[in-house]
Amino acid sequence: MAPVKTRVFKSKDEMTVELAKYTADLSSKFCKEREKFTVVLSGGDLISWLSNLIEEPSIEWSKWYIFWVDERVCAWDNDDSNYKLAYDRFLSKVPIPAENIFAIDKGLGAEGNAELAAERYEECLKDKVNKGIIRTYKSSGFPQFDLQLLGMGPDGHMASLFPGHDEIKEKVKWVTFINDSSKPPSKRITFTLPVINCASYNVMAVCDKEQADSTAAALNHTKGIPAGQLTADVEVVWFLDQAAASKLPQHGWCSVL
Ligand SMILES: O=C(O)[C@H](O)[C@@H](O)[C@H](O)[C@H](O)COP(=O)(O)O
Repeated sequence: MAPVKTRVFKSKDEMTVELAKYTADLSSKFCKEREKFTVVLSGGDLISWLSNLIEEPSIEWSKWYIFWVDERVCAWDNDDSNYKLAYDRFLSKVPIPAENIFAIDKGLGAEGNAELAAERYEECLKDKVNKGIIRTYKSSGFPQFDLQLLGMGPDGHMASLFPGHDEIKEKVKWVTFINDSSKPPSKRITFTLPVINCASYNVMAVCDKEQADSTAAALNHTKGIPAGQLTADVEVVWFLDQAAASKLPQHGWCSVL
């Protein structure tokens, strides 16, 4: 089980600066080791916290490969789409080759077919494993991404694994689906917990006081919330502002202000 670290920052801006440095360092590491850097995005506020990354001069963007930990089952041009969110605020501002960006199947998304969209995305991931773009985690055969950038909801959900729903129990599939998400819109596809936890490096970025209770519950492993089950192969780092960290014990956490 990888160590779970917390880094607490005085402000969102400081957190964003350090998140960019952390990501750039891992980009350098993996691009040096394997000429590729597989990055998994989520939706929500996280994308706006990548703004400093766009200016990072050291990044070899042509070696990046982009995937989504979860996605709403809708058209790419729908304001609910995580692909659209990432494209408008991040991907359109950095020179990652279009052929290195793997979004939900366009047609199935537009059709709203969550079950088939999940199956198709899993096929897409398996194809990238076969092509040597995505590594696999030891003997499990699960895909192992280099870095996953996650967010958490006030109810403690991560990706589209929600409290009180069965998707988090899925242990075989790589990608599953939900048609009654607790957070609108209701139809989504999502990585399963085994895939999320096979990542080499997992970042959970959480800000604001509304998230303080779920942050404390996740890190203290109370309430059995999905984000409390986050681990990784090498390291998990919670990037928190002081407001989100305000209910953590003041001792015992590796934190940087
Ligand atoms: O598709 C989604 O809705 C996101 O992937 C979701 O899992 C997000 O990471 C959390 O809900 C946090 O969202 P906020 O940053 O908007 O609170």
